Order: sequence, then structure tokens, then C-alpha cells
Amino acid sequence: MTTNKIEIKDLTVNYIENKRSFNALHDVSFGVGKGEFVSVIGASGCGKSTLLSVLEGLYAPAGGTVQIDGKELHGTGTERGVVFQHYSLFPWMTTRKNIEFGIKQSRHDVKRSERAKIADEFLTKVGLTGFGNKFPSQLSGGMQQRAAIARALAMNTEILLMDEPFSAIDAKNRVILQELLLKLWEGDGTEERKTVVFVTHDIDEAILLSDKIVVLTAHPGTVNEVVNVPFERPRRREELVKTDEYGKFRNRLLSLLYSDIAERIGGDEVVL
Ligand SMILES: Nc1ncnc2c1ncn2[C@@H]1O[C@H](COP(=O)(O)OP(=O)(O)OP(=O)(O)O)[C@@H](O)[C@H]1O
Repeated sequence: MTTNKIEIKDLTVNYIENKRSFNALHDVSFGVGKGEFVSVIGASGCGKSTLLSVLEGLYAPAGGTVQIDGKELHGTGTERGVVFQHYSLFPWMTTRKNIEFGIKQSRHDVKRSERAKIADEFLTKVGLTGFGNKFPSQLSGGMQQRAAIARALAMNTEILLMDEPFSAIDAKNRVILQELLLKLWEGDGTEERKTVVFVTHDIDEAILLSDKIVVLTAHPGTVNEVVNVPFERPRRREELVKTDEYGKFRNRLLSLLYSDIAERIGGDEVVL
């Protein structure tokens, strides 16, 4: 019997293109504990987004299984919230209405009259107080992504699937959004943490945020290694990055990431 919130077993995903089958993921297995923050890293094209599409229920695997709370996953579900790389807000709705719409989809216990209040609470949490009446086009990219995070959190789903949510954001705002996500996810200890699967190709982002990092090999994506992040929480980026342990751990991840091309670029240890 599984104790993990999400259990991925021997997952194989093929795409059919021009009548030919293309193997995107091969025999991928790992688990995500309840309340755990797990990042998936790997080279471009190794199948990270494909994995999230399967977890979201948009794409059926050719082989293997995905279980949530011990039940096999079929299709989309309201227990999973999603944040994509590109701001997924509806352009014809104000920011507040976007969040209200998310709440309507996933929280049937919340009365219509309460939705706007909850939306405003989450806008405040992400630093967008007073922007509820603005349309997405009136917000910067970073602000739109804050709103997308507010919507995902306001939906109060048990699971959050995040596909490179900060990769289109400039470096400074990315750091701010990482800190924000960390703070909101860690909470004040009174609420259960959400189970998160977070796709990124930013190693530092993965280390800062995650309990566990799944390193995928390049095409077809297979699990190279699942690595526990050994740093205590709450984490402070400025202090963490200065330590020797951080440097060593980061280099270990880089070596794993590049292990399948190390021979070609000279040596089995890659230190960048
Ligand atoms: N709908 C599709 N039809 C055919 N091939 C696809 C489709 N979607 C993705 N692929 C291929 O599957 C492989 C994995 O793609 P995927 O987008 O999951 O990778 P990724 O690791 O998320 O890449 P990136 O980091 O660049 O976003 C790639 O070679 C891609 O070209």
C-alpha cells in the first residue's frame, strides 16, 4: 500500500507524429509524499512538461500508472491546481474575476458572495492589493504570474502542478517570486502544506524550493536519480548559497544533469 500522495510507476509516454511513435518518457518512477515539494529538472526536451501534462490528466500514458491517494489517475481533477510558464489568466476577466473563477471551479463549499473576499485576500498575499479590477493586459509579466499563483493558491487544491512558472520572468522578479512561493507554501505551520510538483531547469531554484529533486536524463526522459535536498527549512537564500555544502550539492546535481553527455564533453565530473 502506498503512503505517497502521488505515485508514478514505470510511466512511459509516446507521442505519435507523422504516423511514427516518439518515446518522450520511459519507465519513470518516483513518489511525492503528502505536503512534499518535489522539483523535476532535466535538459530541454527531456519530457518535464510531458510529465506534468500526464499528472494534470491531459495526456494518457502508453505504459505505467499514476496514482493519487492510491487511486489510478484518469483525466483532470479539481484536487490539482496548475500554474504554467505563460500566464494563464483569462484576458477578458479582471484579475479578481480570474481568481473567483478558479475558486468556483474547485471549492463548491464557498458561496458566491464570499468569492470576491477570498480573491482579495489572495491578491494581498501576493502583493497585488488594489489590482483586482485590472485586466491581465494592464499588469506586467511578473504581476500576471503573481495573480496566477494567487488563483492557484485560492483554489486551495491539495496538489499544485507548476511548469516553469518563473522562467519567463526577469532575474530580479524571479527571485522575488521564488521567495513569495516559498513563504506561501511554508505557511505559518497552522495549515497543511500543499503537495507540489515543480518543473524547472534552474538548479538554484530547485534547491531553494524543494524537499526532493528528480533528475531526468535527456531523451527519452528516464529518472537518473532522486535526490533529497539536505538543507533545513526555513531557508534563507543569501546564507545558503554562501556555504560549502551548497556548492558541493549544486555540483553534484550538475554532474547528474550532465552525466549522459559527460563523456562527450570530457570527463565524468562536470563542475560549472
Ligand atoms: N504534442 C507533441 N507531439 C509530438 N512531440 C511532442 C509533443 N509535445 C512534446 N513533444 C516532444 O517530446 C519531447 C519532450 O517534450 P517536453 O515539452 O515534455 O520537454 P521539456 O523537458 O518540458 O522541454 P523544455 O525544457 O524545453 O520545456 C520533446 O522532444 C518534444 O519535442
